Amino acid sequence: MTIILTPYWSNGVQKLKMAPQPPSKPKHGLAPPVLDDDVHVRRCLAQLRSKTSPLEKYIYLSALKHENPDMFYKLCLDNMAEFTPIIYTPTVGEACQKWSHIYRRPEGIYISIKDKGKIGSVLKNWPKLDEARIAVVTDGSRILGLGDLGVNGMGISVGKLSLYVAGAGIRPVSTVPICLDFGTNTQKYLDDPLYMGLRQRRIGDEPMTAFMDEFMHEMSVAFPKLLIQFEDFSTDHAFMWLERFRNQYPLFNDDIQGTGAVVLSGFINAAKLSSAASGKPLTSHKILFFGAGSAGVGVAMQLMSFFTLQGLSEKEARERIWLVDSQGLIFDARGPMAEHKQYFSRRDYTGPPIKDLLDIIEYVKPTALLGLSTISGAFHSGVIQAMAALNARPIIFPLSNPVKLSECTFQDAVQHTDGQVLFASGSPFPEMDWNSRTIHPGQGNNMYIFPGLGLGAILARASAVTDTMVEASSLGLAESLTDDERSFDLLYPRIERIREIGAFIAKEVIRAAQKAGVDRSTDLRRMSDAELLAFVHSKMWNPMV
Ligand SMILES: NC(=O)C1=CN([C@@H]2O[C@H](COP(=O)(O)OP(=O)(O)OC[C@H]3O[C@@H](n4cnc5c(N)ncnc54)[C@H](O)[C@@H]3O)[C@@H](O)[C@H]2O)C=CC1
Ligand SMILES: CC(=O)C(=O)O
Ligand SMILES: [Mg+2]
Repeated sequence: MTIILTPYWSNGVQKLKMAPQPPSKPKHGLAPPVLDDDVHVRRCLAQLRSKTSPLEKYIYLSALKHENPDMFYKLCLDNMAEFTPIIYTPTVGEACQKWSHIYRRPEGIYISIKDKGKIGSVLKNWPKLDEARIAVVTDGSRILGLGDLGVNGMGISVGKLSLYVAGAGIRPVSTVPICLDFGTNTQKYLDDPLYMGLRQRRIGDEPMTAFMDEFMHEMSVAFPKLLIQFEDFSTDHAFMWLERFRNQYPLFNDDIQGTGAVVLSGFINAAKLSSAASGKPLTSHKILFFGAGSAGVGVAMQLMSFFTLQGLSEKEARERIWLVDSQGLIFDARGPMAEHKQYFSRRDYTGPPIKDLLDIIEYVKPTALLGLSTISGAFHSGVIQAMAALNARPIIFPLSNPVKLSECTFQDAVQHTDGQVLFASGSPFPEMDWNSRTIHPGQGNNMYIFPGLGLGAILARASAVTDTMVEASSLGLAESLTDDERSFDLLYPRIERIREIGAFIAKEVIRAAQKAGVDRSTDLRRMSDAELLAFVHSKMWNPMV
C-alpha cells in the first residue's frame, strides 16, 4: 500500500517539514475588505449548522481543522456539547465506516504488515519527530462496537486526538494518529473498490507479534518523548499488547484502562446516591456486567477498587461482581473460557447455565447493571423494570458505542424506573423532562479520562503508566464535580468544563507518577498542589482566535 506521510495540517502542496501555522494575513486585496475574527467565528458556526446530516457536519469540521486549526479548536472549546457528538461518538463511527469514501486528504501514519523490517524508516518520515508527544494507535479491528473496519479505523485515532487538543490542550503538532494495517476480515471492505487498505484477510498472531515488537521499538527510537494510547484493538490483542509492552514503554489501553477509570468514577457518584436512597452501605452494591470483552473486563477490574477502597479484601470485592457474555452467566462449571474472563468466573454457582438476562438478574439481584456488549436494546423494558423492582435508585449504564448499539435509551431507562434511574451511557443522549423536573443523563465515556491521564503522563515524563496513575485519574474525575453539578444528581461534570477537569486529572496523575517513582520530570516534585495545577494550565495550548 502507499505509505501516507503528509500530516493533517498540511494541504498536500506545502512542504512536509512545515509546522502548523495560523493562517498568515493575506496581502491587500486578496481577502474581503471586512473579515472580522469574531464575525468569522459566527460565520463558520453558521456554515456548520446549515448542514443537515451529522456526516456532512463531520466532513465540514474535518476540512476546517485542516485549513484553520485555531478556528476549529476555538469553536470546539466554545461548543463542546454540540461538537463532541460530531467529531467523536456517535458520528465518528459513521465516518470510520465510510472513511475510504469520504477520504479527502492524508491524516496520520498508515503502516502495513508489508513495512515489516523497515518500520523505523517509515516513522522517520513524520515531519515533526521532536514535537510528537501522544500517538493513538489502532489496527481497526474493533472500532467502537462496529467491528473490523480495517484501515478505515484511522478515523478513531484522529477523533481521539482532537479531544486531546480540545480537552487537555495538547499542541496539535504533538499528536500522531496511527493506523496499523494487518488486513481486514470484513468482506464488504475487501470487495469495495474504494477501500484504501490491504486487500487481504488479517494475519495470524505470530507475524503480528513480530511486527508489534519491531513497531514498538522503532516508535521509542523515532519518538523518544512519546506516550502511546492503544485504541480499539479486538479484545484478545487489546490484552495481549497491553501486557507485553506496558513495563517497557509509556503506554495505556484506552478501552481497558480509560474505560475502567471513567466508569469507576461515575459509579462512585452513582453508588453514593443509590445507597443514600436505599439506606444500605456502599459495600453492599452488586454489579452485573452484560458483556465481558476488553471493555467489560477492564471496567470490572477497575471497579474492584470501589470495594477495596471501602475496606473489603480483594476476594470480597471480586464476589460483588458478576459477568455475562454471549453464553450467559460466566461460572467455572460452565467449562473452558478465554483467559481474560477467568478471574471473574463465579466459583459459587454450580447450577445449569443461565442465559436469559432476566433470570440472571433474578439470581444475582444486582444494584447496578452495566452494558458493554454491543447489543442494542438488550436492556429492554422488562430488564429495566426488574432493576427498578430491586432498587429504589437502580444504576443502569448502557455503555456500548455508538448510540445505535446502546443497550437501552435514556428515555426507556427514565420511563421504566419512573425517573429514579442513575444513568450513564457511552454515547450522548439528550436530557429529558420527567414529572416537572429535568433529568440529565451521564456520558460514561473514556473521553473524560484519556486527555487528562495523557497530559499528566506527558508532563511527568512518566516512563510507564501505572495502575495507580489510572486510578488517580478516576478518583480525580469523581471528585471534580461542583456543588451545582451534584445538586442535579450528575454523575460526571458538565462537558463544557473539560479543560478544567483535564488539568485537575493531570495534576492527580502527576502526583501518582511521583509516588510510583516513574516520573522523569522530577523537578515537579517540589511544587505545591496549587503550583502544580497552575503549571499544568500553563502548558495547555490555546487556539489563537
Ligand atoms: N463507554 C466507553 O467509554 C466505552 C465503550 N466501549 C464499548 O463497549 C463495547 C464492547 O467493547 P469490547 O469489550 O472491546 O468488545 P467485545 O466484542 O470484545 O466484547 C463484547 C462482549 O459482549 C458479549 N456479548 C455479545 N453478544 C452478547 C449477547 N447477546 N449477550 C450477552 N453478551 C454478549 C461478548 O460475549 C463479549 O464478552 C463496544 O460497543 C464499545 O464501543 C468500549 C470502550 C469504551
Ligand atoms: C469510547 C471507546 O473508546 C469505544 O467505544 O471504543
Ligand atoms: Mg475505544
